[in-house]
Amino acid sequence: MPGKLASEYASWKKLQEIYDSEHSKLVLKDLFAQDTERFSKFSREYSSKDGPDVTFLLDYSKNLITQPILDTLFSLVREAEVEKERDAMFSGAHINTSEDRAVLHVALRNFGDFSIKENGVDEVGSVLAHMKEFTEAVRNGAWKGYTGKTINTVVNIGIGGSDLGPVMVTEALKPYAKRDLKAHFVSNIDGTHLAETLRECDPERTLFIIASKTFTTQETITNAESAREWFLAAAKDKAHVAKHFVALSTNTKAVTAFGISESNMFQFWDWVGGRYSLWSAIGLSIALVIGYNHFEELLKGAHGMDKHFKETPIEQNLPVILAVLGIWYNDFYGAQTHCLLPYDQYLHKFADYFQQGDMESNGKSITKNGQRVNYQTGPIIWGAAGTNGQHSFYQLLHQGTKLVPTDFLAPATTHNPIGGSKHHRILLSNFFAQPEALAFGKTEEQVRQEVGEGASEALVKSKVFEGNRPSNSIMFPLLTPATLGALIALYEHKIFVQGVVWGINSFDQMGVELGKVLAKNILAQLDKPDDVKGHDSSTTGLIHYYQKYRKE
Ligand SMILES: O=P(O)(O)OC[C@H]1O[C@H](O)[C@@H](O)[C@@H](O)[C@@H]1O
Repeated sequence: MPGKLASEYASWKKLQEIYDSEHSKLVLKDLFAQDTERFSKFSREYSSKDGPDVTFLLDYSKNLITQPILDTLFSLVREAEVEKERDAMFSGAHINTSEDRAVLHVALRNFGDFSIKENGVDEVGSVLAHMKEFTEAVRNGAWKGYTGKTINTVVNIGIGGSDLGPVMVTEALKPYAKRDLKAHFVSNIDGTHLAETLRECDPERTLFIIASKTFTTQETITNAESAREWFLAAAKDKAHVAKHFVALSTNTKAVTAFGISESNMFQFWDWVGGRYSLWSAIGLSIALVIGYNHFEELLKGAHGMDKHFKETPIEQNLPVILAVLGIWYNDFYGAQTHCLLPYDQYLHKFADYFQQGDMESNGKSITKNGQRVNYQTGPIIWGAAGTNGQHSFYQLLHQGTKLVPTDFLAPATTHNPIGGSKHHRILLSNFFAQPEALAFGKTEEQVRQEVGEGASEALVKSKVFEGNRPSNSIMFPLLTPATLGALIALYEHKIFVQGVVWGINSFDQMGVELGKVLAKNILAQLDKPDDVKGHDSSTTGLIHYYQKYRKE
């Protein structure tokens, strides 16, 4: 039942018993040796039923599980009524209870399959049409700047969900990009971010996209105001702002107060969470860079995964499978983190993106019913594009004291087959080798044979790889817009399933508020040491140090 403590479910208790009595026997080397069918039992191929072709393989055989463990994890999902909650989400029920909102990113990419009732859902099509018309005009040069020149640079000003999705996707889909349209993303309030970006912009040819769901976010509004000042220093006349500034927001009043007319505003709705918003008007920079048709493919790819999630029985449901494996490590093995390792340079922002997607969604400790959880919720998400990580943090993955469950992702074919795909074959050999090394390790005996007699015991021990470190591998033919859409949706729904099992609200973000309030108070005290009041001695000391050394 949504909001119930997960630890009260019978299957949770059973999982604890299984863990206590069996975990020392769960050794991947043995599990594979005992069952030659393990890969075919614990891997699944996804294929989209309609829409653009999407297919990928999820291999979850290198996990510390047996069929009975998996079955108990699926029972947990049933006991937590995940399917009921999923259907409630898809119907438009207000499952974001603390904010009394629906959660309908699936409505942004619904191509007629789901009937959803909520205010604004019937406007999705007209906003997409507006995005299509606008992006085509900018890309084909019909949209002109204030001196009659075409746009060659877009600057998305936004932060959090109004930044990370567009950044990640435009990077991931660069092979589809219009190369003569440069895209920049300014998020940080640090003036350096805007200043360094503006150095590369020509006011006559730059389009600023002010992306903010609330249109009250301090960083975004301050950056937008400074960008407008920079623009007006060249353009002089405020009337020219209309040709160079557009807004993506739910807040029409604040957008028009900023000086952007409603006709240059792309709407979305309160049922789109920031970290689930790249499918909405927030994706305008994506559509500008890769073209509207590719943006639509991205949506369709995600929609295919939505249908899979909505219609597939639990045992074959890929987001559910990923979710329960995560719960197994997080709550029974005590793993603190989850690592995302795409072997694709284009996906180098994937982990950054899901840091917000997962940690802002499931980094909660109070259930929907207001109880403090007595188990771990959302993991720390981190990662990097392969093979870079291998030369930095993989040491800890292989031989450190922590259990780090990992997801490896890779395309079978590269967009850049330089040297007859020589690079790609080397990349993939690493993608295959790392999960193998993590799972099966290297025994003391093997090391002894290698180092020969006379090697010190310490040296021998230091070269042993214990193995038994779990991972998932996801492989797809090529990173296309639709494939990316499906992969993002796969992880979104994984996060959803985990949130329901843990009984928390994955769709609010109260934890970002306190710091904002304190910063506002401190900002008003920064000028004079005498104004610094009401803080602990550490905070006061830090502010005084700043006041001693600051230069305007
Ligand atoms: O789009 P906005 O309203 O500017 O919010 C930007 C970000 O602000 C906060 O940090 C959170 O609420 C995030 O979820 C959000 O993505």
